[in-house]
Amino acid sequence: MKQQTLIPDSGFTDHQSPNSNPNDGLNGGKVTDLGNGSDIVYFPRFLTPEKSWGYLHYLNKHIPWTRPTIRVFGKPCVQPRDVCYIATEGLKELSYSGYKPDAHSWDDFPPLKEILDEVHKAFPGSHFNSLLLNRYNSGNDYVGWHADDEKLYGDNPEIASISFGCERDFLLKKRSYKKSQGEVEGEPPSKRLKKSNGVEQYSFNLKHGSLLLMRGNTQRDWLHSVPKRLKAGSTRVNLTFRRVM
Ligand SMILES: O=C(O)CCC(=O)C(=O)O
Ligand SMILES: [Fe+2]
Repeated sequence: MKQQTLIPDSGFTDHQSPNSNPNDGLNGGKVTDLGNGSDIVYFPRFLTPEKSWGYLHYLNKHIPWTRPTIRVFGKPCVQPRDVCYIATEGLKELSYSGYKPDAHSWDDFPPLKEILDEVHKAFPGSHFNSLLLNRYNSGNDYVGWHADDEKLYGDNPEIASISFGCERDFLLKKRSYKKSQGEVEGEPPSKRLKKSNGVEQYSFNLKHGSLLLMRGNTQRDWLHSVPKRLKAGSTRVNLTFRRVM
């Protein structure tokens, strides 16, 4: 049985979207069922390209980006991308890899509030209250395999990820301690790869203005990454909206 999630499938699937074309997902979300109550909904054109360029320029210029030192297996490591954290006042503090980012206020960044409103409108019933921003200045910047499974997000966190600028690959692979959950039905809008080592992996090429939603058991059962791509020549900014419980 499919796990119940906060955000329903309805409203943004192709067949219900007024301008939808079943082939390109225009204005529509395509669901990729990862099995066992995990799925991804991908909206290639969540925001128009024009609006998205405006946001990219704004974020590049006005966000107080930092490149903190975190700890990986106990060793200090400079994070291989710029980051910033925005959160509603009074929430539990975020801490990952030995790093506690300062929480900036939504009020200082009106365009981010505007995007948050768009996300809430698109997903009635959602209550995102924090945002982790990432900036990849070149194809050398990346995020390694991880899951956003910190306790403060609860058991089945829904994470809405919006991308601006340079297209990059977003990969998902099943956590290795989990057994394969069997076949996935239908044609996903992503490349489904079965690696020679038997690891099931998915790849989404995240477009300028796109939104990718991870939900259900995705953080429990899957890892995701944005690997280095030496041919990626320009800046990409990514916003991940989360709900601290
Ligand atoms: O840049 C992305 O698309 C993913 C970022 C991410 O996984 C994170 O911030 O946790
Ligand atoms: Fe993540």
